[in-house]
Amino acid sequence: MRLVVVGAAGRMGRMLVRTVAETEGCRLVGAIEREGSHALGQDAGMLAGLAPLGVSVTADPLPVFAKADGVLDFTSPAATISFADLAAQARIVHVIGTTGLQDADFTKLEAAARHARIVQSGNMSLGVNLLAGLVRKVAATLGQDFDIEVLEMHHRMKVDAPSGTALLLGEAAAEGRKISLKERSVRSRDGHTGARNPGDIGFATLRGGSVVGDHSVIFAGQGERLELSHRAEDRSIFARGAVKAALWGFDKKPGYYTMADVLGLKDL
Ligand SMILES: NC(=O)C1=CN([C@@H]2O[C@H](COP(=O)(O)OP(=O)(O)OC[C@H]3O[C@@H](n4cnc5c(N)ncnc54)[C@H](OP(=O)(O)O)[C@@H]3O)[C@@H](O)[C@H]2O)C=CC1
Ligand SMILES: O=C(O)C1=N[C@H](C(=O)O)C[C@H](O)C1
Repeated sequence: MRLVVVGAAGRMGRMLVRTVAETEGCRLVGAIEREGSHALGQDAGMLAGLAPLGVSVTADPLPVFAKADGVLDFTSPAATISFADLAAQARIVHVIGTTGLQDADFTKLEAAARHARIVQSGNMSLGVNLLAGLVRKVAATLGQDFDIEVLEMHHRMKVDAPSGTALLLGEAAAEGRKISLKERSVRSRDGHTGARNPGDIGFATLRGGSVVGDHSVIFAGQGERLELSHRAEDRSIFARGAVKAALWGFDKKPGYYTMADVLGLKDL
């Protein structure tokens, strides 16, 4: 499968280039960064710490998408929305790991997915997607007297909060409880907040150092507490998931898919 990495000089971009290079059946055919980036003109392999791959980083996605089967996109919401249009025009699989997407962005992606194959997830790892299934089940099993809180910690460079994973896990908890996350989520607390409302789903965000991604969903009851956690030790778990998603999407019909589809965890 011929793959393009957009945001190729980023933390995930460089990991994706390495993962594509080492995955049988995949070949890197393009690497994109924005106009003005220090990475333009550099070999994507060398940028990722590999031997040269013969693929120069460019700021012009159109000709690159035209010769590809899929694009791996871990960039920013604005960039992802513009790449979605181009990927749909080129009829290639668009794997989206970018987080911080807002409702209006999802609406645009769902529109693009009428003609394109989009696989989008706030977390591409097997562990987190399995965890989401477990959270859904536990939330459905325990009653409202167990308060649900989602705690996450990431490296100091992360720009969005709560993390895409925290929201994915919150959504799984809300589905289990059969409530709307939008209506019941509490994303920050400060000052005299009053007592916790029963049924709310709370989020707490920590940032610091080089933490790749830690997430816990806490079910706090009267006299006991159940905690389900995932610790990402290495970004390769996300990159391997993204490449797997691209390969999976190769022969699929246009549509909006998630990692639960890719990993066969839909019914968990
Ligand atoms: N779903 C998942 O499993 C995971 C998702 N993520 C998400 O992926 C995203 C990227 O994370 P990370 O790699 O750490 O961030 P980085 O900032 O290291 O990388 C993002 C890269 O995208 C580039 N970029 C931004 N806009 C454009 C554009 N218009 N055209 C081309 N390139 C562009 C940036 O360039 P510049 O620096 O010039 O802006 C940068 O090189 C985040 O949203 C993060 O939350 C991360 C890990 C796992
Ligand atoms: O920005 C990151 O680094 C990560 N972002 C994703 C998120 O927002 O959940 C996934 C992972 O936790 C790393």
